[in-house]
Amino acid sequence: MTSPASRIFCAVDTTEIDSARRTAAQVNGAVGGIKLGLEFFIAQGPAGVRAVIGENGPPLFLDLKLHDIPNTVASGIRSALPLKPAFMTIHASGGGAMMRAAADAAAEGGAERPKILAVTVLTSLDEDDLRGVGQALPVADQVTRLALLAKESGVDGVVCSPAEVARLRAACGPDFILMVPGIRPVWSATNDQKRFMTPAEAVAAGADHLVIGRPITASADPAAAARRIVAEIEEAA
Ligand SMILES: O=C(O)c1cc(=O)[nH]c(=O)n1[C@@H]1O[C@H](COP(=O)(O)O)[C@@H](O)[C@H]1O
Repeated sequence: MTSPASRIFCAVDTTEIDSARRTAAQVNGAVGGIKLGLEFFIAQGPAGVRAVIGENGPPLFLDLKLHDIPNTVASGIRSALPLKPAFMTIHASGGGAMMRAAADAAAEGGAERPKILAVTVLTSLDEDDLRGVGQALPVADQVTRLALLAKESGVDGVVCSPAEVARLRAACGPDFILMVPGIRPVWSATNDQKRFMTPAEAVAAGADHLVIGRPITASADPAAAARRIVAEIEEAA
């Protein structure tokens, strides 16, 4: 069985190498891996990623949320292969051909290939926001439609909000990876997240992995915050 700690990717959202290294060191062993995203990658590039993760570091979730024409997204994935990320993200709304191209490019990494996850509807969006961009579907329907398209297109899983986990687990089967941000323990601030749940609720609903940033990184003691989250998941199991 997957241990609760190994399910957690700590979102290290910073532009600074020193700060990222410090957080990664603090949570080492208390979480399953480190997520580095756009703000870090744009500021520090591949060398910065290597400086944080090192040769035998924790599993890397490289969250660049690629969204472009298929050829460009495939090249972007290929360019990241030397960093050996465990997971990378693309936007499902880029379409089936784009997702297929990303999956094919990732396969070139062989046994160490990154698993490709498609972002469905961002957890910072609610129905009003979707209407604002011309989407009439309820959020859950839009997420399900994108997840099924992602599965058909050969990607490994999706990023979705906790609110959609149970529905996607039923629709996409047991092997489709559900990576779930929008996680808020009852004792932490909600910040800009709109569709969120506690860590234990998300795991009970069927999440494979949890992406947790500020509840851990903004804590005075990140390792203690991560351990508290793990304990809450274990107690609820
Ligand atoms: O792809 C993601 O990881 C992601 C997708 C999404 O819909 N919502 C979302 O919050 N995220 C990421 O998950 C992390 C959440 O961080 P916290 O809100 O600080 O826990 C951030 O790094 C976001 O970029």
